[in-house]
This record gives sequence, structure tokens and C-alpha cells, in this order.
Amino acid sequence: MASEAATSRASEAQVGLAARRAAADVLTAVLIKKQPLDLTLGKSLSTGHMANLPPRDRALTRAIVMASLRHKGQLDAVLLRFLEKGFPAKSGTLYAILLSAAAQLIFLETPPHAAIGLAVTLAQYDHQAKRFDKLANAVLRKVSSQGPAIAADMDAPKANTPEWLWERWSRYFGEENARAIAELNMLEPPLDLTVKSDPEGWANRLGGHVLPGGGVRLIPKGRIEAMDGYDDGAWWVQDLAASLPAKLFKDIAGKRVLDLCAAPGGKTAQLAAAGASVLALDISEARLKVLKENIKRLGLACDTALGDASTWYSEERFDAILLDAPCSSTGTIRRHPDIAYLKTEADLPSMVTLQRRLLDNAAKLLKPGGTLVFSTCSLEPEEGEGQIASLLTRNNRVSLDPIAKDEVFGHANWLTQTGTLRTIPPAFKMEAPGLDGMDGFFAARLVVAS
Ligand SMILES: C[S@@+](CC[C@H](N)C(=O)[O-])C[C@H]1O[C@@H](n2cnc3c(N)ncnc32)[C@H](O)[C@@H]1O
Repeated sequence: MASEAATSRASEAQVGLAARRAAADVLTAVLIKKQPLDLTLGKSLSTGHMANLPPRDRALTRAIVMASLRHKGQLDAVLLRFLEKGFPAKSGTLYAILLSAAAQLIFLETPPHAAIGLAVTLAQYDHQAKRFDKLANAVLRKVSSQGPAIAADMDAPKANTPEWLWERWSRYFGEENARAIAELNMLEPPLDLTVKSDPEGWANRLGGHVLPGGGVRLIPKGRIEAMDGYDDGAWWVQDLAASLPAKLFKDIAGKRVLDLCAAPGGKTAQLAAAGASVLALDISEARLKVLKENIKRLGLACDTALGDASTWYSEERFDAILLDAPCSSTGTIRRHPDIAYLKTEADLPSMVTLQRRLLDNAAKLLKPGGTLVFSTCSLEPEEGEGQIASLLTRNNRVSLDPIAKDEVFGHANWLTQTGTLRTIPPAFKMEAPGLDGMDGFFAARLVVAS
């Protein structure tokens, strides 16, 4: 009969295996099937391999996935040193198994016997990968002994950034800034909250720091839903940069505001909390449902509508419109590292065309003299500065209302010369470990002639 200790070791190995299996499946879904990480993790947690894992192992799965994505360039290069013929084709989940095992060996300080042994077992479970089990074993042994030194010798920020993004960011923001953006993308970002009131009180209660504009920043420990104030709707998760566009309306109390691409509702919540009467519209029924749940949890209220904002029509004309448009989201890679591998430069033109149509329709829905705020979480100028320059030339009823330095709490480096908002991740520092950075955002405030 097996001893208790042996049984417990065996079941620990099983759980360790399940966590790694979940990680390899999530990485395969993201990197091979090109599915968004949030969606994939959500599915895995509700009905997939993560569903039955204890919290500690869910955290391990998440850590493996994040380290694999944040260091993918370095990990690929290390693995390819030892794979003479490159990554084998038709090998099922083998790539994700190797990538995630290399991440454990090089970045997560996992004991080699666990990382390698479990990776080989996982390969043996997959009917397409199993013929490569010996190869996996041999390659990962070399990664274990030589990988850390090879990875440390690389230009990590550059290696972990797709070439098209590195080239663009260097061109638009200078190489030093491109490097600083890429460095932040390799780190786990802090958690930013927008609080309904009493930022100092919440910062104290949650062990955080007050941000410019009254948000709270902290290093999260555990599940967000379990944090003090979540159930009471005292705050919602929102990056510092994402909190800025809604503030550009200034005094919005009592005004009728159309939020055109509203879900999941972070900016709707800001507008409603500031006393506006908001109509929140989104094209996605599922995302609109999440918005409704969020607004309800926060004890706020708004009207909602399902529709395509590029063609949506209403007799009603609005005092103010927020167009937080869909975009490439390259300003949020540190929060969503999958974006670096899901989006390509070829996706930009169709996004730019959609944003242009959304802007043209938004301008028609405003009352004369009304304010339109356009924003994107993109670092690509076509989705920001270029979009607004083009709007101003094609619609002479629209003009730019420049944003003043005091509206961004004195952070002149967040403004362009024409008075639009342009943040890049290194543009905010807290001088404390793990607390630097902000999302890359663009916003412009426009007025439509009476
Ligand atoms: C950047 S997100 C908005 C984030 C939101 N404003 C917030 O602060 O929580 C963009 C949203 O636009 C929606 N969307 C995309 N195309 C749209 C369209 N043609 N009409 C309306 N909504 C659209 C997406 O479903 C997504 O929810």
C-alpha cells in the first residue's frame, strides 16, 4: 500500500500537471488559434482545465501564461538554439508545452525536474505531440542549463516586442521611449481603481497610493472580487490613462451624454457617477450585459442600447458624446500581452476606417455647440492624432478644443502641442517598485459648431 507521503506527492504532481496543462491549452488557444487571452482564460476557468484547480494552482497557470507571453521573443530564441529543424509542424500542443516549460525554467525559478518532467508527460498525453517527447526532454534539459545565460545576454525589450511595433514606436516616440514601453510590457502592471469617493480612505484601506485625479493604485494580492469595497460598489478597475477621457467633459452633471462604444462600462460609470444622464450603446450584446452588471454593482444608473455606432440613428440630440473607439489596443499590451501576437500592422487600416465612420456619425448626433470626446487605447498615430487631423479637414463644423495642463493635473508631458492627450506607458512614474506606468492612450476634445 502506498504511504501517505507518496500518495500526497503523487496528487501534488497531478495538480502540478493540471496547472501546466491548463497553461499549455490557454497558450495554444492564444498563439495558434489567435483567440483573445481574457476570453480563453475565462473559458478555462468556467468549464476548462482551470475550473477544478485550487486557487494556488490557478495562480500558477496564470503566472506561466503571463511569463510565456511577456518573454515570448526571448523564449522562442532560446528554444530555437536547440531545435535544429525549428519547431516541428503538426505537433499539437508541443509548441505551447515547450514555451511554457522554458518560461518556468528561465523566469519562474521552477525546479528543473518538475518543469521538464511535467512537460514531457504533457507531450505524451497529446496524440500529435507524443512522438516528440524525447526531443522535448533533450531540448528542455539544454534550456535548463544554458537558457538563463542565453536569455540574459539578449536585448530583452527588443526581443520581446514584435518588429513592426518596435519600429513604429521608435519612429513616433524615439528609441529610448520605445525601449521604455517595451520594458514596462515585460512587467506585471499595478492595479488601478477609480473610486466613487474618498480616495485617501480607500488607498489606506487597500494599501494603495492616490493617483493624480483621485484614483488608487496598488499591487493586487488575490482575487479582485474578494477585495474590500468590491461588493459594495465603492470602486471599479480602470487604468489611470483610461480614466482621463471622461474627465475632459468637465462639469457634466445634469447633461445628456451618449457613450457610443460603452462596454464594459468604465467610462459610463465615471459619467454616471459625475451626475450625467447617460445612454450607453455597444454593438456586443454580451459586453452590454457585462456593462449592465457593472453599473448595477456600482449602484449607478444609465440607459442602454444595442447598436452599431457607425450607423445608429436617433431623433434625440446629445449635449455630449464620448466615442471610446475600438482600436488596435497597442497601448494596453502590458495589461494584455496577447495583443502583441494577435494584432498585426495589416489590421490597422480597417480599424482606422471604422473609427472614421464612428466619428462621422457621432458628429451628427450632437446638439449644436455640443462636446465630443474621441479616445483610443492605441499607441498608433493613425488611430489618434491622424484620425483627428483627418476629421478636422473633412468636417468644417468640428473644431478642436485644446486640453489645458491643469486638466491633466499638471502633467504637460501627457499633452501634444495641439492640445490633445497622448500618454505612453513610461509617462507616469511613482518611484516605487512595481508601481510605475500607465496605459498608452489618445484623446481629443472637439466641439461641433452651433
Ligand atoms: C475600447 S472598448 C470600450 C471600453 C469602454 N468605453 C470602457 O471604458 O469600459 C470598445 C467597445 O466598442 C464596441 N464596438 C466595436 N465596434 C462597435 C460599433 N460599430 N458600434 C458600437 N460599439 C462597437 C466593442 O464591443 C467594445 O465594447
